[in-house]
Amino acid sequence: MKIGILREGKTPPDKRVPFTPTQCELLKNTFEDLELVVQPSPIRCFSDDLYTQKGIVLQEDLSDCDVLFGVKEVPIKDLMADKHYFFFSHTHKFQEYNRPLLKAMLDNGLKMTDYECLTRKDGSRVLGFGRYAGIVGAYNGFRGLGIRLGRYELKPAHECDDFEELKEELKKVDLPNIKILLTGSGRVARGAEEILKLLELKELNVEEYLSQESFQEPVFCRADADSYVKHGQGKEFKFEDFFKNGGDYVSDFEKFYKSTDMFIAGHFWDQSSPVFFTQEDAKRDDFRIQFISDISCDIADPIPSTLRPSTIADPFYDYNPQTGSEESTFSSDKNISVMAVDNLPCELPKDASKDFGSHLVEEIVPLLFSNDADGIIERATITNGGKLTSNYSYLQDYVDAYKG
Ligand SMILES: NC(=O)c1ccc[n+]([C@@H]2O[C@H](COP(=O)([O-])OP(=O)(O)OC[C@H]3O[C@@H](n4cnc5c(N)ncnc54)[C@H](O)[C@@H]3O)[C@@H](O)[C@H]2O)c1
Repeated sequence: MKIGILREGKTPPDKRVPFTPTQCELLKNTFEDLELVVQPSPIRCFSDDLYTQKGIVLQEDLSDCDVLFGVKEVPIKDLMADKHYFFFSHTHKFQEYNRPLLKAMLDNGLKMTDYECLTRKDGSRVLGFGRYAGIVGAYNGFRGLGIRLGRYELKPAHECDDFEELKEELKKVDLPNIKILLTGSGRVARGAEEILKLLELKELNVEEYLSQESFQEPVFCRADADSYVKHGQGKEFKFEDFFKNGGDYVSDFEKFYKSTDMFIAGHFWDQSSPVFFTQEDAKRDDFRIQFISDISCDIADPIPSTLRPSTIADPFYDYNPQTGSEESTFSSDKNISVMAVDNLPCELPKDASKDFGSHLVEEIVPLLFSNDADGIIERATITNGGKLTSNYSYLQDYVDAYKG
């Protein structure tokens, strides 16, 4: 089998890689029948030289490869017929901007396996960049807060060489006795929690956190949906039911917005679930939140101050709760300052790639050399031989309606 690693072609270019040079070397040493080549790239976080130093051949034309691995969407013009591709296609949730890509995947007869859809037997996702989104998102939040309070300055995460340097920067953080709320329980929330723990902040449970207006030191609390939503008819909260019937639940976030200074949003939010707070809530005198690091980054609905995603180059903006509109960054104490970068793992591409690639090496590549007994690749394969696979046949009318 010949595997090729694609040069990222999306604009703006992504520096991440599916496999680091060391992981490529490991794969070659593990699978005797594996040939592995890398398409040269001037923008990857690991240079071409680092691949060749590990004995990996650079090859511009990947047309003799059987399987191709990338990270982001492959430009339509670069798709090669009949290959087996792995990348994030962002097509299976009817993403309009990628409808032409889905059509091209079918027209080219590709086998396309989407990283986002790779799930284990128990339904848990195999791959994701969430941990580093959480790490960078929380870091960016503390960076922004430092600027807003005029207390300390941190280097932007994307200017740090790696996580180790970012940890060094964190030592400059000097917080007043604020209360910090982190929402969620997935990879993003756990990544954000790593930063809070590196800062050696005191962790409180929800009850302790809500019991006092302030403490003798900065504190944080991680809350899950069972604390910030409740059943609309007063029934007991059950996660399983909430995930299925989010519309039966209402927000129970008021107690948090009245007693939180900094909100790090790391939850997963479903369209049917209640919003955290409304613009009207944010106008209230007892609405206390001053800074929101919105890693979840669902635009406008659940957290009204997240008016738009921000960029790595320009990560912060202010939201004026009275007008509901955006204002210059850190322009008033009455504003809520927002961090809403939507491609956070790109700020630490080396670490994020290493983490991602290690799961790919351990859990996915071996399946290419076996019969994929648990159907992990099969379940994540959206198109094959010019057709949608049975799991994704719900996209048929949608793709047929494309007239581009
Ligand atoms: N800003 C960025 O760069 C960036 C990067 C990665 C992820 N994200 C976003 O962060 C969010 C969290 O991602 P993650 O990787 O932690 O996800 P995850 O899949 O690791 O975890 C999701 C968690 O949410 C729970 N959950 C499932 N359905 C839910 C529901 N309806 N309501 C509440 N909780 C539910 C699950 O039990 C799980 O614990 C997602 O919205 C994701 O799109 C943002």
